[in-house]
Amino acid sequence: MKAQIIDGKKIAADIRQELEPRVAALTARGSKPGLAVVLVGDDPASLSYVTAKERDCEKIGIGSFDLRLPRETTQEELLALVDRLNNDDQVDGILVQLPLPDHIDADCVLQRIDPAKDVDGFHPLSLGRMLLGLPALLPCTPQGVVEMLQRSGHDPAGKEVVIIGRSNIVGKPLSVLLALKRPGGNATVTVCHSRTRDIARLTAGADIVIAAMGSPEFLTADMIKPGAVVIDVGVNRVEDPQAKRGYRLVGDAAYQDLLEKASAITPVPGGVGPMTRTMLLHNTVCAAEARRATGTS
Ligand SMILES: Nc1nc2c(c(=O)[nH]1)N[C@@H](CN(C=O)c1ccc(C(=O)N[C@@H](CCC(=O)O)C(=O)O)cc1)CN2
Repeated sequence: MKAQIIDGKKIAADIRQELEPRVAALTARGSKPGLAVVLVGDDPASLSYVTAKERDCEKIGIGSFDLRLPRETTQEELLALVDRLNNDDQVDGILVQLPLPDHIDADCVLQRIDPAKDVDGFHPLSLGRMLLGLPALLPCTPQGVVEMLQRSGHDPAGKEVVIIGRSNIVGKPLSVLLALKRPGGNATVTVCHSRTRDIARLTAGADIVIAAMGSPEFLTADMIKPGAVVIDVGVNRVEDPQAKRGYRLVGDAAYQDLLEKASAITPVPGGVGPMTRTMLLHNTVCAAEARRATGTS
C-alpha cells in the first residue's frame, strides 16, 4: 500500500483562498492588514523563511513591513523596536523570527509583543488562553498540523497520537491542541522527548505519529505500525554538493522508508512548512479583524 501524500502546498493554497475575501473586506474598510516581520542577523534558513512569509503576504494583499536588524543589535534596541511596533496603528501582527542571537533573551522579547498582535501565538497569554480552551492566536505550526489532519481526512479525535519533540513552538502547544475538547482535538496524546526510553515502543502503537524533534530522518518504518499517519514537522538542511542550493531539505521522518508502510505522510518540503506560513496569514487576518472590531485600529 502506497501512502497518501498529504499535500501541504495544496491545503495552504485553499486556506489562502479562504482568507482573500476577508483581507479584501478589511482593505475596503480603509486599512489593509499589516504584518511586521523582524529578523535579527543573517541566518540563511531564517532569511528564507521571512522572505517566503513576506511573499505570502503580498500574494493575498496583506502589507508586510520588513525589518532586518544586524546580528549585533542589542536586546534593548530590539525591545524598543517591539514597543514602537506595538504602538504602530498600521501594524496588526508582529513576528520576531526565531532563533534570535544568543545574547538576546528570546522569551523577554516575545513577551514584550502586544498579545493582540502576537500572530506567532508564542506569548504566555496566547498559550494560556489556548490551554484553557479560550479564543486565542494559536502557534502557527501546531495550528497548521491540526488543519492538515482535519482537511486530509485524518481527524485526530479518538486517535492515539504520539508527538516526538517537546519544543515551545511545536511539541508542547501541539500536544495541548490535540488533546483539547475542540474541533481538531479530542486525541489521546503521548509526548516523547530526549529523556524517553524506547520511543519506538510508543510510536509503534500510534495511529498518528508527529515527528518534531529536529533530527534528520529519525523516524523509520520499523518504528510505526502499518497504516499509521505520519506528520513530519522537521525541516533539516543536509549538505549535498549535487543539489542546486548545495543542500537538500529532509524532514525528521525517513520519507522513502515510510511510504510503503504509512497510510498517509507529509512531504518535506511541501508539507508542514507551507502550513506554518499560511497559519501566520490566518492569524494576521484574525488580529486585524479583532483590532478593528474593538476599535483599537
Ligand atoms: N517567529 C517564528 N520563528 C520560527 C517559527 C515560527 O513559527 N515563528 N517556526 C520555525 C521555522 N519556520 C518558521 O519560521 C518555517 C519553517 C519552514 C518553512 C517552509 O516554508 N518550509 C518549506 C521549505 C522552505 C525552504 O525551501 O527552505 C517547506 O517545508 O516546504 C517556513 C517557516 C522556526 N522559527
